Amino acid sequence: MGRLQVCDHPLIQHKVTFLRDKKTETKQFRELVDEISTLMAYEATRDFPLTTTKVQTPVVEAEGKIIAGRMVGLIPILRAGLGMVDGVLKLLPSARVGHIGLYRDEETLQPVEYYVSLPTDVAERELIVLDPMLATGGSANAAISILKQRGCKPTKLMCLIAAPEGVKAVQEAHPEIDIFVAALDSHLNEHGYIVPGLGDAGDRLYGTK
Ligand SMILES: O=P(O)(O)OC[C@H]1O[C@H](OP(=O)(O)OP(=O)(O)O)[C@H](O)[C@@H]1O
Ligand SMILES: O=c1cc[nH]c(=O)[nH]1
Ligand SMILES: [Mg+2]
Repeated sequence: MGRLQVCDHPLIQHKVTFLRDKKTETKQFRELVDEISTLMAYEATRDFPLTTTKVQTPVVEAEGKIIAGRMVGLIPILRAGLGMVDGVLKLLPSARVGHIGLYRDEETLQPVEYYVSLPTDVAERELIVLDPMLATGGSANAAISILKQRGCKPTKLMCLIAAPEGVKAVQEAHPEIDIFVAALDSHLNEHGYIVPGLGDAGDRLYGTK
């Protein structure tokens, strides 16, 4: 079973509170998503293996550690996942980015696929799926399945806000995936929205409602 890690660093908790606030406007919302994503990337990369190298300091030759050639791919689920990309790229600047477009049918809550574009070497990369919201888990599960069908190795899912229902759904469908969240909320309401949540992440990021 993959891990569930709630990234509850005080800075993340502080920023999540402002993210939830309905008075937070689009510009600040976008900045907060970006900042929280960077802070979460720090946690999500903690298991990256290191190798030893030599470095010449102004004083002596010393031994140092560097990341052992990790090839990473970031897979945002459109639209809202796009808001997380730049924040993660700040720490992983050589990661490649692939896009999976899904929207959730408002009636059935089922994900509908409308776009897939992946880097050519995606199957050789360690993939991190990005989506701010994990509600029923339908969208995350669909994105992970799309990647697996193409021979890829998604290993991590990074979300800002998750409902227990979504975490359970991903753990059941894809037990090898490690899930990183900034907050684990109470439940889903009758419309499939996370409570307390933050509303519709895509609409708040792009000012579409
Ligand atoms: O876990 P689920 O029940 O599948 O819900 C979560 C999905 O819903 C939202 O996307 P939405 O359908 O609103 O699309 P958008 O990002 O274009 O707004 C969100 O960004 C997730 O992708
Ligand atoms: O609360 C929710 C649930 C799904 N998608 C969102 O953007 N918010
Ligand atoms: Mg949306």
